[in-house]
Amino acid sequence: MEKVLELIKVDKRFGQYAALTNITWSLKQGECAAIVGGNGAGKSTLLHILAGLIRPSGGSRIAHIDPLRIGYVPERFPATRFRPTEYLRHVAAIQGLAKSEAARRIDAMMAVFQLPDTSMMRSSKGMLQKVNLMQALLRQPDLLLLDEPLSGLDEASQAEMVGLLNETKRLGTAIVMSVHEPLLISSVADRLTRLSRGRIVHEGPPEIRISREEDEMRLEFANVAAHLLSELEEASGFLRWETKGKTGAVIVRASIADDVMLHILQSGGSILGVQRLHERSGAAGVPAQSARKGALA
Ligand SMILES: Nc1ncnc2c1ncn2[C@@H]1O[C@H](COP(=O)(O)OP(=O)(O)OP(=O)(O)O)[C@@H](O)[C@H]1O
Repeated sequence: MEKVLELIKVDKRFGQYAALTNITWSLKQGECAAIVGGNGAGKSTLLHILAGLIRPSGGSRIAHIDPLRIGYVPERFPATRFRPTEYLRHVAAIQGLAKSEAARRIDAMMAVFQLPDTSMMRSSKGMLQKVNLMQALLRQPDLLLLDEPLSGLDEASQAEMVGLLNETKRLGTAIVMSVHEPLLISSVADRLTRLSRGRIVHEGPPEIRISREEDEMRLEFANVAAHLLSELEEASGFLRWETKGKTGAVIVRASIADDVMLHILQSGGSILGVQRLHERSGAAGVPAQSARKGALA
């Protein structure tokens, strides 16, 4: 399938602060990628760059569809005094949609989204999030970007959003979503990209469950300098060596696993394999292939 959008060696700095570093990443038509990572990892910044809302400080952003229609679903969506249909008509006008086309799209979406057309001031968080998604889908985007789309929603609204996103995907729209919820990852995403401190530290299939802080991870590595092994022993999440040496395996808390891998890769070493040892809900280990040095952008 054809690529929709591509980032090549993208950096983003805010003053001296590097929010994103050396991001090479692309998305194909109809694909859905989940972006995960801790607070401040760079997820929103990455979405803003993909959306074209901010420019990279270095590297390139290449759209492979011209013109590329993008829908953006921000994390915070304010309630207004408008009814959803009124609000959407305004957005459609701003987006330059013809009145008749806008009316047709809005009618169709109101039926699918099953929203009461009453003032948004009286809407629940779930209803507002539906309007948020509808404004992004008005122009039938090639690419839909969502920042934490399930944040603050109750279970029923989460399930509805999952259904709507799957339907959007089925219609051929590529999706990128910054996300915490395993539900959304396992039921919509085809791929998972994990960021840590502005770098991609993992790219792979979505069945990888987000690690719990207390889980133990086994990291197998090669070409790691002796001083780095000593530093690792001092880290608070270090548990034990399985094999210590230039090539070896270490057991650490999941909470520091991303940072350890990043350190190893940045110092010229390689990650040969990653495995979760304490599995509380049947998650699979990460295949060694997906964590090799080549996976780091
Ligand atoms: N406009 C800005 N000016 C200065 N620093 C910024 C700006 N935007 C983001 N940052 C910084 O860049 C880093 C990444 O922020 P970003 O919002 O992308 O992270 P995130 O992964 O989305 O985090 P969270 O899950 O907490 O929303 C943070 O340290 C943040 O403080």
